Amino acid sequence: MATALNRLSTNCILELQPTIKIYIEQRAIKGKRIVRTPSKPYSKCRLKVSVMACIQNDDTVGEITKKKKKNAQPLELETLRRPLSITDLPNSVNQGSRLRVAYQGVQGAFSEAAAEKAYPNCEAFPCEQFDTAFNAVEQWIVDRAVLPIENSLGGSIHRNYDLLLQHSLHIVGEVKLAIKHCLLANHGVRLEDLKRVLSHPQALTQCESTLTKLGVVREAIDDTAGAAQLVFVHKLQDTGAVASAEAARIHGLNILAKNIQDDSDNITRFLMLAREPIIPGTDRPFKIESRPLHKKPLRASDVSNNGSPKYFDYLIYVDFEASMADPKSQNALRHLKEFATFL
Ligand SMILES: O=C(O)C(=O)C[C@]1(C(=O)O)C=C[C@@H](O)C=C1
Repeated sequence: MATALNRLSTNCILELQPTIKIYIEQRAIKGKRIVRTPSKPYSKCRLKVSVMACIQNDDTVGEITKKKKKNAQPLELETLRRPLSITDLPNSVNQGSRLRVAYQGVQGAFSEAAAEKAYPNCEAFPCEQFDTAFNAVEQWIVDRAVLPIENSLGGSIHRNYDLLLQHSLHIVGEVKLAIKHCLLANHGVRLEDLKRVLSHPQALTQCESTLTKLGVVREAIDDTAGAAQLVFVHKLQDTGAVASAEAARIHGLNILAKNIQDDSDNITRFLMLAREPIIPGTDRPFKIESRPLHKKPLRASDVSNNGSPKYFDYLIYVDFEASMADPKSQNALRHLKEFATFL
């Protein structure tokens, strides 16, 4: 069993909530290969079990930094920061005093907005892939990474669950971002001209109904803003991109339609990752409790085989927020260790 623990800062003002929050992510592992199970919608995979949280505002938990003013200037293509690739890592060093925060994608990606929401005064650092962001933190090129972990419409971002296991970074907070997708195209291109739409696979999933109604071919790109950039750079006339209004501004595209996601309440949860854990004090009241799920026990059975048990091992990710310095948390984990083969 793998646990991902959020550890909260003592050197910032903590407002503790008695709210209980736990997320469970289940992955099948066959031999050493991780086999993906279908994503569960965010709301459906929440179970009430534990604990405490500190809040920066309604939807940011963890480290707290100061707010930054938004830059309203349009950006020239040449001025855009080139995303870090894996081969760049050894040649980059952290020279500035501002907190450097890695995210996946190019400027205008939702992950950049999440990084700026999590660390308002940061220098957001684009990375080509999720693992580049993990490596950039591990190699001291940046101080933090902010990466998506699940979305209320699209479900879990499995790649990042896998990377959390493969790397030894610590979750130091989380931030939730409302994702509002727009349909973008080059100026002069009309909705009826579009035959193809490019975007991040999660974004395409989140806009399933709109894109189906449009009858366009969908093509996956590394990130939403990258899709917008591609449409602009290649001056595509029959291809649009699903991305943010900010991506339209940065990459010089026209907004053909706003809010095209299947549900207006479309939220992505991002994790804030650091090299060091943040261990909060234990002097604040909080409660850990667990209840067995009588109606829906967590048992893997195979529906296609008369409900008989499945012969797979599963990785269950239990994500709870608590102080690791608190004896109650330590006891809870010690107890879990008694029957989990891997913790
Ligand atoms: O492509 C982007 O803009 C991203 O930040 C990535 C990402 C994701 O991985 O889920 C983040 C938020 C949205 O849910 C859509 C895409």
